[in-house]
Amino acid sequence: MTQDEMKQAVGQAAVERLLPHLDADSIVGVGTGSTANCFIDALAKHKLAFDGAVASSEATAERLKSHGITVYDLNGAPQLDFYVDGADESNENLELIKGGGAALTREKIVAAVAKTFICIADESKLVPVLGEFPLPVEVIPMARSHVAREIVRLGGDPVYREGCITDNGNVILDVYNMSIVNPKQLEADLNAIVGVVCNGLFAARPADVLLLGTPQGVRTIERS
Ligand SMILES: O=C(CO)[C@H](O)[C@H](O)COP(=O)(O)O
Repeated sequence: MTQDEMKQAVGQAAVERLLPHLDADSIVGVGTGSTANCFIDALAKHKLAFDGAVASSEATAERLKSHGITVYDLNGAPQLDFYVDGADESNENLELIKGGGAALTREKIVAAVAKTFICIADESKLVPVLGEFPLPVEVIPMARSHVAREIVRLGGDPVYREGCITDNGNVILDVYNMSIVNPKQLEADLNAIVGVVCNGLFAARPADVLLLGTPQGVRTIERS
């Protein structure tokens, strides 16, 4: 099975997991990225089974709309039972690194609101320790140098993501060489730097379920 086929398999598996819980009033939270796109395409085949979606990025909103799925503002969505999204890395505790697609802030907001966060990924994303993937940090543009200096004090090597402006009008620093032994603590420490909008560690609110694509099929890991 190729990596693309694994992404399609987990997108389909997420839809199958959701379907029994959806009704005409359901609004689904939808993530961003190539794996989330597989989920959107699979979900669109069942668009009569639910009301609409909340999108974690402009790109996702466009893709949902192109399938004829209604996109709601999060503030107008009374309840979000599920959020489905990919990840750049996950550990066995379902703590994640996200933000490779620069949508981390809206992704974290939608994940925070949802009752259940289902992460979908191919097996390359499961790692023993987070941090091989550079950790994205969304930063207010005028604070970029200050935040970079503070991140160096925390032991990381921040690199400005050239040419990337987030949907919120901010910039991204990708942090290399961080030893992420305590994801929750690092998430809090980064958030405490003035000028940081959000960081890509999802440890305070990890995923609840990880659907992992493997050559043998979809493996399900539930957070204990
Ligand atoms: O966090 C994200 C976007 O901000 C994505 O979920 C993450 O980058 C994974 O993307 P893909 O499914 O394309 O590998």
